[in-house]
Amino acid sequence: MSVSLDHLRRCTVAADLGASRTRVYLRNTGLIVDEPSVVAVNTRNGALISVGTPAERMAGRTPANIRVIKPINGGTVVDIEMAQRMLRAMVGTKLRRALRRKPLLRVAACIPHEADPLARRAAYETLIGLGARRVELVDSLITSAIGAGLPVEQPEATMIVQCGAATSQVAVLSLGSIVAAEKVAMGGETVDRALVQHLRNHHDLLLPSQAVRPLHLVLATGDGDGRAAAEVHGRDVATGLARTVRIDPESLRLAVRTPLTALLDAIRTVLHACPPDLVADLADRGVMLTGGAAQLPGLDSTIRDSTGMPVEVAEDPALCAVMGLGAMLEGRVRPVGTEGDPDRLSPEPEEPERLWPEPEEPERLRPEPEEPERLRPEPEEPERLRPEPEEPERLRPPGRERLEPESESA
Ligand SMILES: Nc1ncnc2c1ncn2[C@@H]1O[C@H](COP(=O)(O)OP(=O)(O)OP(=O)(O)O)[C@@H](O)[C@H]1O
Repeated sequence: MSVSLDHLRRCTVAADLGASRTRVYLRNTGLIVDEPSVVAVNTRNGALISVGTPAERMAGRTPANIRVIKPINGGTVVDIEMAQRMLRAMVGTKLRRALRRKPLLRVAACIPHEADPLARRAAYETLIGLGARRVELVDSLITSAIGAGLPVEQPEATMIVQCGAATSQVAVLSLGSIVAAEKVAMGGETVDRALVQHLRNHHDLLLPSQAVRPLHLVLATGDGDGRAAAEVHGRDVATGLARTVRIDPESLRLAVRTPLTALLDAIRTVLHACPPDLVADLADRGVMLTGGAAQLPGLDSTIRDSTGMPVEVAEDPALCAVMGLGAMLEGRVRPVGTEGDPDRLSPEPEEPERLWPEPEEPERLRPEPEEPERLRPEPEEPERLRPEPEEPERLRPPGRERLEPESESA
């Protein structure tokens, strides 16, 4: 995927539409949105109830007439209408306030590596439908690498493992381009699902969604002999009553082994696909972990043990993609190889600028209804040009008196 850097620099907004969170960066301002990609709607009348964090809190606690929807899955917009409503609610007022002086909207958005045309079209339609005048789609592996501070433009290899919610991507980059890459259906949600499944199958315990994150910490503790066993509260599968069980961290580590093995396989595949010179570079430089799930305790040591390479977790790993794209917008980085054809999905640059949908703005742009009226000739003018209807009347003698004979004289 090649995107013209000139076109990117003309973008005002950088967006990362993630399965877990939506992040929006405004050029020269910073991050203006970092919210869960969740919408709550009333199923009776279709009204939007809330978006982001409050909507996420509703998940699993809603009555029948409220539905909690996740319009983005694995970096792909799966429900365009809901994604638009969510974005409008999240950024509408913030963007309007920020863009009061310069309300021109060109948007750059991260898109997974080698996303299929349907996924690209869905991202494009979502943003164009919101009023973006032009949309540039940029490979999220490149933006993440830039956001993590990797020297992607240098002629040396850098390896990035981007661990998202539903998917992870692994790539080796050199000279601003991707040399080899792999995508695997493993992310934070996959690990969470494996933990929930383990407790259900082996302890007959149903776990509330908010109790999964504390289990991540259990993964990183203990030495496998059961000394650091942790207590987990949940609901008994059979009785439905609250119950507490003691969990051995080693059994949890075994439970997440399958999804982690898929990730390790993807790393090996990418290394095999790389020329030996680049692999030699990686032995020194190591692997950079980005994405929210990179914070999974013990993930870095698992990759280090498996590959024998140094592994580093990026600072603010979840924000790398959007911050990297923001840096590209602001011209703070110039990766080699990103200049070239503009994204074919975008309209021509000559198109007139459009405003982010503000109900009042299009009205003001339309001509006032009185204007054409004033341009037309006044209806009285032709009347005044014609002779006054009274004038001929006055010239003629009164008809009745002239035609009637005088009866008295006859
Ligand atoms: N501190 C943490 N420890 C463990 N996991 C975490 C932590 N913070 C976030 N996560 C996990 O990271 C995932 C979200 O990562 P991220 O925000 O990068 O995903 P996304 O960009 O929304 O999704 P995707 O890239 O798949 O579209 C979630 O599954 C979440 O559980």
